[in-house]
Amino acid sequence: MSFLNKEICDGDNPDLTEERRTATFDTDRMAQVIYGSEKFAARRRQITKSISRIPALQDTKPLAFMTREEKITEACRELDVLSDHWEQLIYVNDEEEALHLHREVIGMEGHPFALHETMFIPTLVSQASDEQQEKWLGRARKREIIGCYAQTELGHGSNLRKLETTATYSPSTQEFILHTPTITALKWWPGALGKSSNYAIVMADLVIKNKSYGPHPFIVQLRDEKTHQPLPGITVGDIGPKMAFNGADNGFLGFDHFRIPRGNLLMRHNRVEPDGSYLKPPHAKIGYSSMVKVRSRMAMDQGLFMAQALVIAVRYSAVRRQGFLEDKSQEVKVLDYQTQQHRLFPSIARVYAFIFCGLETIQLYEKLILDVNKNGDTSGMADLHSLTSGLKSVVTHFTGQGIEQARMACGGHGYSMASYISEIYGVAVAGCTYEGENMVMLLQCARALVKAVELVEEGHPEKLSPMMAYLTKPSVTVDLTVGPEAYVKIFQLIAKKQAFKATEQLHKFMVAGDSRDVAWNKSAVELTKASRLHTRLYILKTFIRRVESITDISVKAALTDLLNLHLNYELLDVASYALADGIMSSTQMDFIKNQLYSSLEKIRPNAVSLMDSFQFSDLQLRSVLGRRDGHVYQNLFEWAKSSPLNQSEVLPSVTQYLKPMMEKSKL
Ligand SMILES: CC(C)(COP(=O)(O)OP(=O)(O)OC[C@H]1O[C@@H](n2cnc3c(N)ncnc32)[C@H](O)[C@@H]1OP(=O)(O)O)[C@@H](O)C(=O)NCCC(=O)NCCSC(=O)/C=C/CCCCCCCCCCCCC(=O)O
Ligand SMILES: Cc1cc2nc3c(=O)[nH]c(=O)nc-3n(C[C@H](O)[C@H](O)[C@H](O)COP(=O)(O)OP(=O)(O)OC[C@H]3O[C@@H](n4cnc5c(N)ncnc54)[C@H](O)[C@@H]3O)c2cc1C
Repeated sequence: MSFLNKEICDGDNPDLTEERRTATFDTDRMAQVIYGSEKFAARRRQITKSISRIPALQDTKPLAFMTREEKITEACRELDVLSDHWEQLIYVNDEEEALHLHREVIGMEGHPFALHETMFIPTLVSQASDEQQEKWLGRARKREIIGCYAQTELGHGSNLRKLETTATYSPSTQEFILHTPTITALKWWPGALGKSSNYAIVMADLVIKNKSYGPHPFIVQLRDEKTHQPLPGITVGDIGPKMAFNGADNGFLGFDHFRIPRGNLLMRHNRVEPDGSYLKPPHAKIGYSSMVKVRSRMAMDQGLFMAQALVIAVRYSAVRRQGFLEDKSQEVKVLDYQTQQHRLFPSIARVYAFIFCGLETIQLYEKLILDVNKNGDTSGMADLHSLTSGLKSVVTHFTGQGIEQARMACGGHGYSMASYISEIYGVAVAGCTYEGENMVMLLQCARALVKAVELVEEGHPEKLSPMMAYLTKPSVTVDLTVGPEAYVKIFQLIAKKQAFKATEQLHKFMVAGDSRDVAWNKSAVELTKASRLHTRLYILKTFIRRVESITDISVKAALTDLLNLHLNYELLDVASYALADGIMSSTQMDFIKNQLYSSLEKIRPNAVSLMDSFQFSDLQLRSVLGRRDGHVYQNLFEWAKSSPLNQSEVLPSVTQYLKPMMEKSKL
């Protein structure tokens, strides 16, 4: 039986068409704001079009019905097709275009080049000397070799100082001897390590003449370039299936006194001379730059994950009709329910806010690397580290929440893998853990905050970085009706109070005799709260700045509605702090609530177009519920029919067990 007849499915679902007609802005113009420039937004569209013309890149069997091995094979097949068309599809070496290509064709479930692009090449760029880049970077960029980033071990991920893998220098042979002394020293988790990579950046404790110098990056060949067999002295494999991200072969790795030449220590910023003398880097944490790089991308990447879930949920909500409002002759689109809007629209606002932050932090990282590599200027490192530590934690947490709300907003069909939301959720929430567990990173951000509060208390506010300047703002009474700046002022007061309270608590424990570390742990929950508020303030201010800079009037108006929703939703979400400290009155709270509800109504006509503006192709979305044409029911039925279980009427499990069991029961 097929309901996919031409009549029903010609053109888009009329409900979606109606939604697109009511939009007050042009989605191409909005895409320029989302993707940071007219040029890149246009390139994305062009790349999408080119992909659609390559038959070998069109969807084959739905991913949900594939085994893990099939997913990995399919990703590799697509990579192979991509590599045949690489130069005609994108500008070679353009990182953003390459990312878009991978996202669209291979999707988010991981692939053998995921870490090659995101960490292996960036580590070579930031840590390898010119000579070393000459040797490896070109080969990596041409994809003659596949690399990954092997840092985390079975026993340690968060506490890098306790990594156990050693790289002991032997002056007599001018080699480093890599060794895995214990089971907990096995590298564990690195993406694409298990089966795909033949090279890795390995973070190991540099040991010279029995002295440990802490984790340093080494480039290590893992497998024979011809046979792909692991080299003698190397044990490597896949760690098994995960909650999601199963197209990636996250792996384990052990070394048995494995020797590499001296020149394999990445030496842009530090050196080991042939005699074993060590030249220090200009900043102790410069070797951590690849993590900062990924963290600086995370607001953008997580924003895009949440955007995918919301495209699906919003389109579906405009097609799904259930229940009645005034008109009893036709059921309403579920998108018209206030609760549905409240469930989805604040997340739409966060998506835009996160993406705007991402555009900013990606640029900050690029600038930092230029400053460090060209001028040896490391002065921006501390600020970017604390900013991206807080941002990755806040953004991943809210993205997880937003995606889960999007799933629930799709009712039963959201729970089906046809929606693809469960996969998006599984991949996105990995971000709460990778690149630094969220609590650990919030506490890194708190270190900077506490230092700033201490500077203010010691009478040195002039030493504060611009991001911390709000810590000196005096308390004021604020009239919320004057606009965004009033919301910023209240948020600043809330964040400031919490930063001072947490620091005060820390100091109190220290005065009572606790060491700083113990006092820190006793204050940790309060400190993480301060970090979250500080980061949410940054997000809010970035959103305001970005909207102010938009020149297209209709795009600006639509985003102003979204910004207003964000301001009211965020302030309401932290209202308990404001009420407890007398920063806001209950009358102001009522005002915020009313503003929030009226923002939902204003955004409603633009909801579908706000999400269409991301211009995800159906290939990238991989969602039966979220397709652009909106023919949800017909497509769901077709999808279910393609389930392997439906390829025969009677399953072996029935003939082998259920039938005999029922027969036995008859006796
Ligand atoms: C920072 C630590 C927690 C502590 O480090 P430690 O060395 O012990 O530090 P201390 O001695 O305590 O000193 C702290 C001081 O040092 C300062 N500091 C620390 N780090 C930095 C830094 N980077 N820059 C500047 N300063 C720094 C700090 O501020 C302190 O200063 P002060 O004393 O207060 O003045 C450290 O242990 C740490 O970082 N831990 C976390 C470990 C971690 O993050 N590991 C990551 C491993 S790699 C990883 O996880 C990789 C994941 C891959 C993800 C895959 C991504 C791609 C996939 C997505 C899905 C596919 C997508 C397709 C679609 C798409 O692309 O969208
Ligand atoms: C999908 C995925 C991909 C990954 N890819 C890579 C990769 O490519 N390369 C790589 O090297 N690694 C990779 N990792 C590993 C990842 O970076 C680590 O898992 C991560 O840094 C967290 O470290 P952990 O596992 O040691 O967590 P733990 O530190 O063991 O965390 C457990 C708990 O302890 C708490 N905790 C730990 N320390 C503190 C502290 N100081 N204060 C307060 N609480 C604390 C945490 O908050 C958490 O609640 C990946 C992980 C995942 C899930």
